[in-house]
Amino acid sequence: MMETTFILTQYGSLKSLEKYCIDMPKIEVHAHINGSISPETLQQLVERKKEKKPHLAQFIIPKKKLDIIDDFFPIFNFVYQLTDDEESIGFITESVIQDFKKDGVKYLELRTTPRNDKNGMTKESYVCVVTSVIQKFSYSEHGIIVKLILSVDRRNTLEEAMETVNLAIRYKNKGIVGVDLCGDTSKGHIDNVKPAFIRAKEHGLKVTLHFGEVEANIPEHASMLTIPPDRLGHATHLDPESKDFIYAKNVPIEMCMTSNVLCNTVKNYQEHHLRDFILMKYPCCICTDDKGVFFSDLSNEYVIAASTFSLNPKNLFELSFQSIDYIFDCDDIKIQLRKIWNDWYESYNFGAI
Ligand SMILES: CNc1ncnc2c1ncn2[C@@H]1O[C@H](COP(=O)(O)O)[C@@H](O)[C@H]1O
Ligand SMILES: [Zn+2]
Repeated sequence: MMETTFILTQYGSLKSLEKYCIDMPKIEVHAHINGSISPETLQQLVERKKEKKPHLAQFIIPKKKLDIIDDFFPIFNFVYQLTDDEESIGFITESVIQDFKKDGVKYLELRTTPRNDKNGMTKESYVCVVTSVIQKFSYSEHGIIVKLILSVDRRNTLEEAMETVNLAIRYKNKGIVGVDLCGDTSKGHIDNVKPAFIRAKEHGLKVTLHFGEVEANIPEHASMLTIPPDRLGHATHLDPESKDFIYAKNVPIEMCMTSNVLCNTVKNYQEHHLRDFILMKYPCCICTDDKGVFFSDLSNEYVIAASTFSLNPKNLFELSFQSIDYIFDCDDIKIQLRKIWNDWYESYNFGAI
């Protein structure tokens, strides 16, 4: 009730809050490509594959809150059967970029885990396709800048992690800005793959890690922080030592509210740790994680933040604006983005909301 009153006084209606959140320029830095496929694109993939793979003919991603995060990862056993060749990887990359663009994202850092497939796709051909698609987009022509982070899966051996990092190094001049550690929180350990992240940093790549998404990963934190990471994903469960380290270094945090609530790693939106970070004015950016699995695009995450934490239009703009500081791209791009944001803010018709 209180939230509704707040929306009415600040934005006029829920519709105008939604419009504001789409119109406002935004940064997205935590979006997994295979988790960001829209239901329409997924349906097109099913149509393309259903003759060869009839068991996938009825495949849809169910809209529901999970009991535990462990139920999330098996979804990709199905999605990956639909994205098992270079053509489908190129297709989903392009479609995901178009979705973010329509939603008002001006700078996008996608991330993805390079994969081999028995039909001939190699990790290198995978990276080749994704980088060639992202490079087609420019701000002057398309109104969006797109960069790439390569993900190491927690289940990887050191050899596999090194292969991914070596690809990131080789394709650095084709839009790759960093590497990530992601995947099933119950599998693997940072120490198995840590030398690969250290190598990435030595080669000028940035590092982001899924961090404290579940409490059981806390014993890995001390080792993770010595890399040291340039950003952290989630940071839901923080032990006192990592809190001290992170706060002292101001390591920016990628906040994925709907992902956390639907995977049940956070009870509800009201109790989401974004609240504390906003109050502390701590560096953080609002992100989607997997908009195709959680059915929430970036503008909707801003709508949820505004209505849950009573953020007015200026507060939302400031959150979006500060995210520019935390991107992995260079300072020239940050300067270019700040100008785009400021121009938008000056010309926006606030009287209409
Ligand atoms: C919900 N929170 C999460 N926590 C950890 N890893 C996640 C994740 N969401 C997605 N992924 C990782 O991203 C892969 C899919 O995209 P790509 O094939 O890389 O494009 C998943 O297999 C998982 O490893
Ligand atoms: Zn993630």
